This record gives sequence, C-alpha cells and structure tokens, in this order.
Amino acid sequence: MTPPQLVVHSDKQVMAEAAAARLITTIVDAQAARGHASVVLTGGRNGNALLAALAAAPARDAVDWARLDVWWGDERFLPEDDPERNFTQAREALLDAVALNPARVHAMPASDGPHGSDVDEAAAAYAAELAAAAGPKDQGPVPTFDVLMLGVGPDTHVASLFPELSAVRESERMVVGVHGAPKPPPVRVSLTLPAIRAAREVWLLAAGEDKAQAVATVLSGAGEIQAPAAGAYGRDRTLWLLDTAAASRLPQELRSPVSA
Ligand SMILES: O=C1O[C@H](COP(=O)(O)O)[C@@H](O)[C@H](O)[C@H]1O
Repeated sequence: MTPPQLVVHSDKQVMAEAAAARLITTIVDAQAARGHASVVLTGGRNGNALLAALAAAPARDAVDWARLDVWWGDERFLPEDDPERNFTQAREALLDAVALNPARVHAMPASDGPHGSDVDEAAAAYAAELAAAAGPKDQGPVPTFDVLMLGVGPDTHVASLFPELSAVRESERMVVGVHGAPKPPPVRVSLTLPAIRAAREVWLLAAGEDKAQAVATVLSGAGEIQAPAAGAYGRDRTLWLLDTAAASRLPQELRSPVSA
C-alpha cells in the first residue's frame, strides 16, 4: 500500500486546473516511455471540473490523444444518452473535443445496450474487456492503468463503492454490478478495489466543504468497508488532490502547505 500524499489547493477551480496540468504531464510522460497511456475517469463534480479544465488548457495539444486508452471507474446504469451518465458528462466536458481513437474509448455498458437491464452481465462484459486489454506484464486481469482518478463522495464512496455495500467487500471480481446505491441512480457498474489497486497512480479528488468530513475520516485511518476511499491506493503513488475547504477538518499534522 502506497501512503497517501496530499496536495491542497486554494480553491476548487485552481485544483481542477492544476490537476488537469498534472494529468497532461503524466500522460505525455507515459506516452514517451511506453508509446501509449491509459487513464481511468471518474464521474462527479470534481472529475468533470478537471476534464473541463483540461479541455481549456492550451497544453492539451501535447497529448497524443489517439494513443490514449480511456476507461471508467464507474457508471450510472442508465440509457446510452442519458445526461446523468458519467460517459455523457465526460464527452461534454472533454472527450468530444479531442481526437481520441474510438477503439480506445472503453465506456461502460448502458442499460439499453447489448446486455439490456442486466447490470451483472454488463459488469462481467466490462471485466472481460479489461482482461482482453491486459498483457503479460500486467499483474492480473486488468491493464496497469497509468492514472486512475476517483471523486470522493461526502459519504467516503469512490467509484460506485459505497460504505458497507457488498461491492466494497469484493475481492475476486474486477467489476461488479451495484444494486441499491444510496446515491441515485441505485443501479450502477463499478470497478472493485482490487481493480483500482492495479493502477500505477491513484488520484483522489475532493473539493468543497461537503467533502471535509469524508476526507478527515479516511485520512485519519478509517477502514475501507466503512470508508471505501481508504481502500483506494496505487502501486506507485496515491495522491489526494484537495482544496482548502475539503482539507479544513484534517488533523493539523496531516495538512500540507496550500499551493496557489
Ligand atoms: O455518483 C458519483 O459520485 C462520485 C462523487 O461525485 P461528487 O459529485 O460528489 O464529486 C463520483 O466519484 C462517481 O464517479 C459518480 O458516479
């Protein structure tokens, strides 16, 4: 388990812009080192703000978008063009504006897709897509993602792993169907903690006062069943990207200096 590193920004917008700049650099470095890169997107307010900041960043043209694989950490199991789908929101914020290779855009299935309303079958299909993309150098049935981003919910959920639900206890499957999520919609598809931990870098995003207690709970040592974000860490790095409001309830010894 890599220990969490904290970066605290002055506000939500600065955080989104700084995270977007960090993502550009990380993708460019991965493409220089390996010829391609892979990212796992998150839904939610902070994830979408990051994508919008990336879309507005002049340096976005440094990325070779055609050599980027895009995956999702979770999806709201809704019809294809539903505005609440994480995929729809990511398209609007960034994806439609850059020259991605459609074969490398790995959206999670929609509820009117080939698996119909069977979310467990949809989850199994996404797990198979991940397994097909994994190579001999990957440790297990998922690719070694370069960066996996997670928005942290006010209840400490990440992806669609909610406190105490069975999905956060999953130790074998890489992707699960989620039933009865406390945040709408109740049916979702989610990577599990073992899949999340396959990433080189895991970035946890939290901005705003409504995230402050969740951030303090997780970073003060809560367990992952009660606080799923506590179980999200990367192989090489676990980075918490916060704004001052989200960091405001951290114990003093955990706080880092605020960047601009
Ligand atoms: O529903 C979801 O919520 C979380 C957190 O969203 P936020 O708006 O509170 O930042 C997000 O990480 C997840 O991908 C999404 O499906």
